[in-house]
Amino acid sequence: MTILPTSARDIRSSVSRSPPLSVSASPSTTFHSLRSGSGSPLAVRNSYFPQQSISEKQLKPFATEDIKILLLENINESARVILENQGYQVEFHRSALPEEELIEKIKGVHVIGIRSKTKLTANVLKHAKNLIAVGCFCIGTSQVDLPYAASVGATVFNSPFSNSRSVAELVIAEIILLARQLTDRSAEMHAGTWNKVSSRCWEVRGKTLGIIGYGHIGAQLSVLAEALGMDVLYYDLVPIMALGKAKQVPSLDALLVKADFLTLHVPELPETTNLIGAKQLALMKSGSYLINASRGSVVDCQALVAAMRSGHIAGAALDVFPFEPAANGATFNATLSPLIEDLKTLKNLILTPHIGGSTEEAQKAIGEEVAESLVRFINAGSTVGAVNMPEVALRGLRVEEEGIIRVIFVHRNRPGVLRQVNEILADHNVDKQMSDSRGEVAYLMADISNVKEAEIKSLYESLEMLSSKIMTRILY
Ligand SMILES: NC(=O)C1=CN([C@@H]2O[C@H](COP(=O)(O)OP(=O)(O)OC[C@H]3O[C@@H](n4cnc5c(N)ncnc54)[C@H](O)[C@@H]3O)[C@@H](O)[C@H]2O)C=CC1
Ligand SMILES: O=C(O)CCC(=O)C(=O)O
Repeated sequence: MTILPTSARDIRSSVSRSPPLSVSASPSTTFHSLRSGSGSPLAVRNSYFPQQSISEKQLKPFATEDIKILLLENINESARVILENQGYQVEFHRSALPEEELIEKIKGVHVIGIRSKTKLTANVLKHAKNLIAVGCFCIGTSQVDLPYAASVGATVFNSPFSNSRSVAELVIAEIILLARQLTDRSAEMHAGTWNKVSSRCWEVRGKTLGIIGYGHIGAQLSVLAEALGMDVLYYDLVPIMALGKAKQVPSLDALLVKADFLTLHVPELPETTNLIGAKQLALMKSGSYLINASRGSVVDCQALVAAMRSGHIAGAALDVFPFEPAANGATFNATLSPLIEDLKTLKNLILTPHIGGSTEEAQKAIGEEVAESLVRFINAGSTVGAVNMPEVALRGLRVEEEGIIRVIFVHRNRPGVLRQVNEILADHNVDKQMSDSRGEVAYLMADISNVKEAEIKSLYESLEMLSSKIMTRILY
């Protein structure tokens, strides 16, 4: 074997991973030969390397036909185009898969792309023997067991704000719809009833919007709400600079007692489960409104039903539920949860099928952003933007840099590993090296030069022998 000519547009790699928390599996080293006439060399659009020159090598870790990607939940076409242009094999599904089918499918893929419905639990991930990355084509990542994914070397990416504006706009629409009881009036007209009323219908100007969670979405919403003449108060765990005239309040209770409209924009966490329950609803103003477009677990729906039946809460909008079907067309009824039938009896309750981020703009942007993160990761090992791994990147290799290989070693975060790795690399020049850790897992990247291709296998096998190893990848 010879080192690739400088004109080569591909870079080859091997990858293997130990099973979780066990010593190295059989080192099934697979060296892939360069595809003849490899014709899909998408330039790695890498905004993280502004110094990247046009003479930079376009890295490909495998002969690209070897990369298998499973995209679930109708991920936007923009992602498919980027991934297919790389030559990866992309299997696309419109819906989430039942767990058994998911387990079967995930066994053979290197990357899986999901949205909010697919639960990547430890039970599912333990079957994913080839998995190197997960793309969450959304903001929330609570559907993935992130520490477990890291422990098996699967790097998880998301899109932290591409749909934030869409959610904020939906909430603004809902505030006005609720204030004017518009969905009830519309339903009555559809049913043939003319019901012209003004009682308990309000302008939103001068009303107080209470935002729980002043992050990407909460902050966007704050600006939009002020433009409508609303007063904005917010509660967040951390001090956050207010936009416009908004004011942070010191406690959740302080927000509950003041808000005319209360809206939730917090992540799904153990601490946010039932953040709004019977006690919090009782503290809210009589005749106030609740909006939840965060996660279904954050509001106790049973308590909300009771508070709306009593008239204490005058209206609500729910975009997310503790029970959500996996696919469009599925029925939303008591077979999912008896609570659904209770919800359906309520007036001035807007129910939407988790569409907060479902706009053309958001989905296209998310598709591009996550797909590009995946390409950078697959082709160059960059974990910039990862949510469960340390963020590590090295600049790309230049075409003239012959005989350089990139070693990526994901390992358990223990004392002495760096020394062991560097002993293995000691006969070569380490041109660049970066390493960082996140909890139990560390990620090391090193570019080493003057490596003969015949030596790669032995380097690879030596790294694989380290008991700290989670995953070794060599790009060359
Ligand atoms: N309905 C939909 O389609 C969508 C729903 N979402 C959901 O919205 C959530 C929020 O999204 P972003 O604003 O982008 O998140 P973000 O991470 O930018 O902001 C979340 C904020 O909540 C705060 N927070 C966390 N725990 C809290 C607590 N217990 N009490 C008060 N504040 C707390 C954080 O400090 C942070 O400022 C996501 O995690 C996701 O679950 C996101 C996009 C679309
Ligand atoms: O659009 C989706 O599938 C999920 C949106 C969402 O909830 C998120 O981005 O966290």
